[in-house]
Amino acid sequence: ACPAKEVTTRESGLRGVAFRKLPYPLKRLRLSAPMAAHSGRPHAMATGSGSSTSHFLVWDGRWPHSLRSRRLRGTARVTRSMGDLEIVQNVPLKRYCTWNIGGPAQALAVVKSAEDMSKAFRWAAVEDRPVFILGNGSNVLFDNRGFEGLVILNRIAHCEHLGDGFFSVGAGYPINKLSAQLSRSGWGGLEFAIGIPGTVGGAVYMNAGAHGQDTGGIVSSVRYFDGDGRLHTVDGACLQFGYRYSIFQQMERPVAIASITLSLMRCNRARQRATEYWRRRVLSQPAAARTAGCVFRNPGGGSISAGALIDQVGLKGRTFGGAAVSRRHANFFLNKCSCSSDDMLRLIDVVKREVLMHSGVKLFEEVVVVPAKS
Ligand SMILES: NC(=O)C1=CN([C@@H]2O[C@H](COP(=O)(O)OP(=O)(O)OC[C@H]3O[C@@H](n4cnc5c(N)ncnc54)[C@H](OP(=O)(O)O)[C@@H]3O)[C@@H](O)[C@H]2O)C=CC1
Ligand SMILES: C=C(O[C@H]1[C@H](O)[C@@H](CO)O[C@H](OP(=O)(O)OP(=O)(O)OC[C@H]2O[C@@H](n3ccc(=O)[nH]c3=O)[C@H](O)[C@@H]2O)[C@@H]1NC(C)=O)C(=O)O
Repeated sequence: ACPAKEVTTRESGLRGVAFRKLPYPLKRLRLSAPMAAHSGRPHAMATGSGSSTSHFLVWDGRWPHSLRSRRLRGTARVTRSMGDLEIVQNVPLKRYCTWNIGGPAQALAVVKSAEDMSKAFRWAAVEDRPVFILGNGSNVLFDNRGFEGLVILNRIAHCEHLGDGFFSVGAGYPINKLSAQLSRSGWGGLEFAIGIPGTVGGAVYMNAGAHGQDTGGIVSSVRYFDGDGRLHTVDGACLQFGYRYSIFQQMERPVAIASITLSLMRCNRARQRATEYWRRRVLSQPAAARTAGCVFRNPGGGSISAGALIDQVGLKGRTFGGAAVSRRHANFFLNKCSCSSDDMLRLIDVVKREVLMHSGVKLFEEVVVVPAKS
């Protein structure tokens, strides 16, 4: 049987985990002094305890304030000014994804402003570590061995009405919350996102969609960091949005979307529509279970339901280890109990093979599989 702790979601938080569960040493790193120019090393780069010149502090038994915060684990809020960027080592990634699967990240930075984002990129460059940008982890599969690099947790979460239906939103703002707030206030265009567990940044990157609408349709412009930590602004029309596609997926080095300007229209029926979409979602999808949304993209550029194909082959309820195909919607796979990344990958493989054999359709993952080493 599942131990109670496994059943709790990310709401259970990191604090208790720190002392009861972590078998590995924890270090708290702090980037305090202004970093040197991006090509150079920050001065006093020494790690370890006892060094008076060190800017990296050894774990002192308390979580950095950012990690102690309940808000960190996915709920929205307006950015609070925080002093220095803190980077924490050996953080279990299962706490930061909706599948609740994944070993420790070598390092994790919680980023709440564009300035922090730039610092985090420079730190990774100086330390020569690969970077992975994480929103709400609702579309990722982390490896059980963790991730050897820096995970940047995007929590840039402001939201401001600029006037005339233009809204500037931080990439870490939860899209579900934004959808509810805007449709309640009579703004139309984002109702489709009600119930989508990701962030606005993740939704732009993936061009999240539902009920025949998608994120790309309301993006006016995007501010993002390139792999060198330089900030750019690009017009929404240049992002080549397609079914679950944006140009960001094509860029060679990781880019971090920092903020987005959305363009919405006044709509009297927005609230009613959002309520109806919510009802449909709850009826057709396992909303409360540990899933990562749809596992596969819909074939035919989104025109054929991968869920319906999997269902027709009779794979609902099929399990592998702790992974199972949902009985409610066949394109949702559940972490039933202590599921490992290997269990999930094996189940994905089995389903792909059987659908190909029975219906001749090749399925492609929508979820992003993150290898331990890049
Ligand atoms: N339609 C639906 O019902 C559902 C849809 N979803 C989809 O999953 C998406 C997941 O969102 P979320 O949980 O926030 O994302 P995740 O944390 O799951 O990350 C998914 C991918 O998005 C990229 N990403 C996330 N945030 C940023 C950012 N600020 N800048 C650049 N890249 C970013 C990451 O890119 P990289 O690899 O470069 O690090 C990563 O590969 C949603 O947009 C939605 O499309 C999920 C569940 C249900
Ligand atoms: C969940 C995601 O997005 C979802 C989005 O929420 C919904 C709602 O608009 O439409 C897509 O699913 P979908 O194509 O399966 O849409 P649904 O409306 O659930 O189903 C379409 C049809 O397939 C049938 N169906 C679906 C699942 C199933 O197990 N069996 C089945 O027969 C349904 O009865 C319906 O007739 C998106 N999936 C993809 C991969 O594009 C996601 O991207 O993670």
